[in-house]
Amino acid sequence: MIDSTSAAGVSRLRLTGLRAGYRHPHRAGLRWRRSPDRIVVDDVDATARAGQVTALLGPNGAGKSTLLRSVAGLQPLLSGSVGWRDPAGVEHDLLRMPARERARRTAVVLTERVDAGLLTGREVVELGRHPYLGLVSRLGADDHRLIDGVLADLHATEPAGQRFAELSDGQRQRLLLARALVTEPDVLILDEPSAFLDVGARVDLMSLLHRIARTRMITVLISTHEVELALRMADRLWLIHDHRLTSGTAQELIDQGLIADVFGTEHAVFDASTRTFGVRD
Ligand SMILES: Nc1ncnc2c1ncn2[C@@H]1O[C@H](COP(=O)(O)OP(=O)(O)OP(=O)(O)O)[C@@H](O)[C@H]1O
Repeated sequence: MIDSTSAAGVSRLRLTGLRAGYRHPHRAGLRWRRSPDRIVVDDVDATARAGQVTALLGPNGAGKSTLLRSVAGLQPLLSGSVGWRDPAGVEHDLLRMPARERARRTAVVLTERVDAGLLTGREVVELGRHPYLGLVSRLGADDHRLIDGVLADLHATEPAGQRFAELSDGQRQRLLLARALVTEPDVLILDEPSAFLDVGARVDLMSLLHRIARTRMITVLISTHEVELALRMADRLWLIHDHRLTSGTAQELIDQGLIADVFGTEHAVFDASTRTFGVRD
C-alpha cells in the first residue's frame, strides 16, 4: 500500500513513470555484466478505469505484450510503478503485493498455448480458484457454483466437459477467459484475446468484455490488432508508437492524426469519417 489518502470512487489501474523492456545479463570473462537495458516503451503515465474496456493498440513489435506482461508482474519493470486504487479509495502498489494477493486481484490471459495435459476444460477453469485455496484444500460448493455461472455466462459449459487439448482454439480461448474470471479479479488483462476468433466472435467477445467490465466493475485491459473494432467499441485507447504511449478516446486519437499515422502504410489509408481503413488507389 503506498497511499491511503486518495478519494474514494471508481477503482482504477494507474501506470506512473513506467519503463518496460528487457535487461540481459551477459558473461564477460569470469564475471556477469549487465548489458544496457532494451527499452521498449518509456515514460508511460496512463489510467484504465474499472467498469471500462481499455484497448492497447500498436503496430507489430511496438511493445504491447511487453507492457502487458510488465503490468501483470510477469516480467520486471525497468522503472516506474503500477498502482491500483480500490473502491474505498485506497492505493495499492500492485507489483509489491504478496504474490498470492496479486494473483487474486489480477488475472491474465496470454496468447501462449497452454499445455493442459489430460485435463478437461472445466479442470483448467478450476485452476483459476487456486489463489483462494490452501495447499491441501479442495474446491467447495461455492467455488463450483461460481464456475458453473461463469461457464454458462460464456456459453462454455459444453466444451468444459471435453479434454482441453482436443478443443478448438476459439473454445480454448473462452475457457481461458473463464479461468481468469473465476479468480474474481479486479483487473483483467488479455493479450490478443480475439486472435483465434472469427469476425462475429470478435464482436461478441468485445461486447462480453464490456458487460463483464460493467457488471463486475473490473478494469479490463486488452491488447488487440483489431484497430477498427477497438475504435468502435473500447471505452479508452492506449496507443504505443515510437516507444511512447498516448491514451485517449477514439475521437481524440483520430483527431490527433495518430491512428492514420501509426497504422497507415503505402497501401492502407485511414478514413477518419468512417473510422475504417481502405486501400489507397
Ligand atoms: N525476451 C526478449 N528480449 C529482448 N527483446 C524482446 C524480447 N521479447 C520481445 N522483445 C522485443 O520487444 C519489442 C516489443 O515486442 P512485443 O512482443 O512486446 O511487441 P507487440 O507489440 O506485442 O508485437 P506484436 O503485435 O507483433 O505481437 C520487439 O522489438 C521485440 O523484439
